[in-house]
Amino acid sequence: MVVLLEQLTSDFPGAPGRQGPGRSAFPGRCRPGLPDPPSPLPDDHPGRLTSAITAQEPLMTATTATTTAITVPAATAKNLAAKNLTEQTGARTAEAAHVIGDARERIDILDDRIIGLIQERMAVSAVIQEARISSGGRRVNLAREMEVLGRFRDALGKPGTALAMTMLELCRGRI
Ligand SMILES: O=C(O)C(=O)C[C@]1(C(=O)O)C=C[C@@H](O)C=C1
Repeated sequence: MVVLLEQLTSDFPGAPGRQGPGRSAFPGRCRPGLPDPPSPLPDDHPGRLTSAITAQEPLMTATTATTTAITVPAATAKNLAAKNLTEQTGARTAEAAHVIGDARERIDILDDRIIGLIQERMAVSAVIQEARISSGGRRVNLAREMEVLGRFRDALGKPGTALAMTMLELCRGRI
């Protein structure tokens, strides 16, 4: 037998017990971040009582938390975990779900780095623009922007141009 702890809290983002990055309720390295899975309990299970409380108190604050111990057979717990993994990833097998979960973790790390690099680029671009403007020049230098767009197009094709345009907009604002 396995004891599952079902913690119900406010829907407020970041509230204790809420699903989200770094709050995996599942075994393995797969990362959640997708909508909360449906309750694993049958409708007539006593553990569903807490769900009813949530429904009756939609304005519960982030400080309100209820923890209920539910005892289920180990096999059931394992099946529920596998079901959640496949629901979160769209995979049809636990093996594929783990591959996807691991790869998503790597993507999140890459995205964090990309965001950090873009922010760094914005700061460097601001230095250039401030120097140009305070010397009496204009914020925008179209010839340079063409060079930037060309580099992204050469590396990534047409979507690269769109990406560079968005990046330039982030760096110098809309023109
Ligand atoms: O290279 C410049 O001159 C910049 O001002 C930087 C930058 C950029 O972010 O790449 C920003 C605005 C200009 O229109 C051109 C390029």
